Amino acid sequence: MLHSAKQGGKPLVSLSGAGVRRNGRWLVRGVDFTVHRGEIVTLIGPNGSGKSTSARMAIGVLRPDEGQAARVSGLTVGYVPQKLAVDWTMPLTVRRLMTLTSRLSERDILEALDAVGIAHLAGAEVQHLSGGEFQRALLARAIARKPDLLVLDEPLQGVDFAGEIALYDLITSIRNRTGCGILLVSHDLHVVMAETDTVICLNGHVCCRGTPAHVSQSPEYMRLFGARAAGTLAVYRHEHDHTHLPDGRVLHADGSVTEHCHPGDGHHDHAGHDHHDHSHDHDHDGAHQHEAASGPAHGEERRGEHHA
Ligand SMILES: Nc1ncnc2c1ncn2[C@@H]1O[C@H](COP(=O)(O)OP(=O)(O)OP(=O)(O)O)[C@@H](O)[C@H]1O
Repeated sequence: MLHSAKQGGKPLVSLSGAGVRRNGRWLVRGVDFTVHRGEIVTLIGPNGSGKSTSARMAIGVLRPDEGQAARVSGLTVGYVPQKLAVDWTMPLTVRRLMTLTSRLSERDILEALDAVGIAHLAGAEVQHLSGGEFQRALLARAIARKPDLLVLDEPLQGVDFAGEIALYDLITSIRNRTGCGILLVSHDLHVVMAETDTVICLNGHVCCRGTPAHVSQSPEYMRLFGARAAGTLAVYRHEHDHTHLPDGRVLHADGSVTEHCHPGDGHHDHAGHDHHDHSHDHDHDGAHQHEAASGPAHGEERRGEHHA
């Protein structure tokens, strides 16, 4: 593990003006962000907005077609991908899952499984794990490499709300214990870990960014999920000014349709605000916090993603 870089020092990874183009279309463009040691950065945005693409550029799995992706030398990355290419018809134990992509000693395996609370499942078949146990196994696999940077692409898939809180706690404790940087891709547009230092919202480019300082404190939220939940999750609310159509073109709030979107293309109300703290966009009242914290409302938020 790298010990030299400290938060505020040289970033572990940085993207500047980075974009990926495929089949004549920019999947994502003009992406700028950094992750330092000890920092938690969360990428949010609607489906297809370029979160995974940006995370993959950051760790070097994808090369940007414009702009730069830089990493400190000797960086070790622990990556939990959104999708895992595993043949589920083959028996696979948790122990074997851990060693599919890197050589690990039995001690490293057990230490990592212990850290995520599933040491007792080392010999269990992966297909028998619950959703939450499976996510923990993937997390164990990533942390067993003792990464400088932990990248979690939608780590809460298949995890219920109580499990979400437990996983967020776990991610925070890994950060606190090891000092690694964390890049999270959130499945949810509005709810992010309270410990997140920087939220970056993508919508084909960086739509806005800021700190999720306003943790939900509403009585309804507390009653539903308890004070513990309120201290763990934060609501980050804002609106987009354009939608990505299924064919890749972009529908803007003014009704115009263009091939691409870009912060400087004159169609974005918030163009030029990308580097500001969008505290004016955060929701501080309780009503939305309750809504955002309950699972089904997320889909509605996304469906309503026409954005003024
Ligand atoms: N190799 C590729 N070739 C062409 N298009 C691609 C490729 N990879 C991704 N895309 C497209 O790029 C866009 C961004 O994809 P990406 O996976 O980064 O989105 P995302 O924000 O992570 O979405 P989700 O929330 O649905 O996981 C999508 O429209 C996707 O279909």
